[in-house]
Amino acid sequence: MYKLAPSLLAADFGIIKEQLAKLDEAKVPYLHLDIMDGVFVPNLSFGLAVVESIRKYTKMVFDVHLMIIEPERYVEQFAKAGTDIFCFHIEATKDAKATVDKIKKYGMKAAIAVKPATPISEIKDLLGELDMVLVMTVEPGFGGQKFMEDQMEKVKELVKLREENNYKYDIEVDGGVNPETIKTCFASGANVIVAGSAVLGAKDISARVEEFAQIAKEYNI
Ligand SMILES: O=C(CO)[C@H](O)[C@H](O)COP(=O)(O)O
Ligand SMILES: [Co+2]
Repeated sequence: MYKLAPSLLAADFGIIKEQLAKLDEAKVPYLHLDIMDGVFVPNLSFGLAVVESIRKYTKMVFDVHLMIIEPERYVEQFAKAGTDIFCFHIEATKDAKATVDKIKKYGMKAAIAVKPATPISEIKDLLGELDMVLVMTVEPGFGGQKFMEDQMEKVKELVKLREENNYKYDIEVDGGVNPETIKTCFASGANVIVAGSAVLGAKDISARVEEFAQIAKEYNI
């Protein structure tokens, strides 16, 4: 089922309450929160205090994308801050299985992200336990980058593996998604769409959300 997850990274933090209200008005289901530590990726964003504070203003599902090393250190804190989906990078942890178990123990949905150079074979053994897989369509670290079309092979591979093994995960794409590139995402089988600049940078947020929803319908997603 199609879910849009606008990335807070593209929001104007000076008017964050208004921005959240606009997304709520547009009936957006997920909010994508990019947490960066300046080590796993060459950028810093925001952390637990921001997640906790905005949790009071919206009921959107919090899809937290952790671009930090050893994400297992923060599972409990992100659960307490109001995270619904805890998504960590396979490249950032030594024990992905233990991390998934810990996420579930704290009542959150578990998701794993893969960087553009990481093959799906790296997470193959865990696919049966995941609620979502995130295929990065840019190098993680910054919003506003160009969509990497070649990553669609991984989306298709995930669709195939899900069918063959009766797995249940959603397939999320993140980076450079706009009204054009969203089409190839749907055609390949992605159903959770992260979009930062294309949604929060749009003149009319509701119109952009509606435009994406129409395209999803055309692709039966
Ligand atoms: O994880 C991310 C960057 O590492 C962001 O979620 C992503 O870049 C969204 O921004 P945009 O839609 O503008 O590309
Ligand atoms: Co992200």
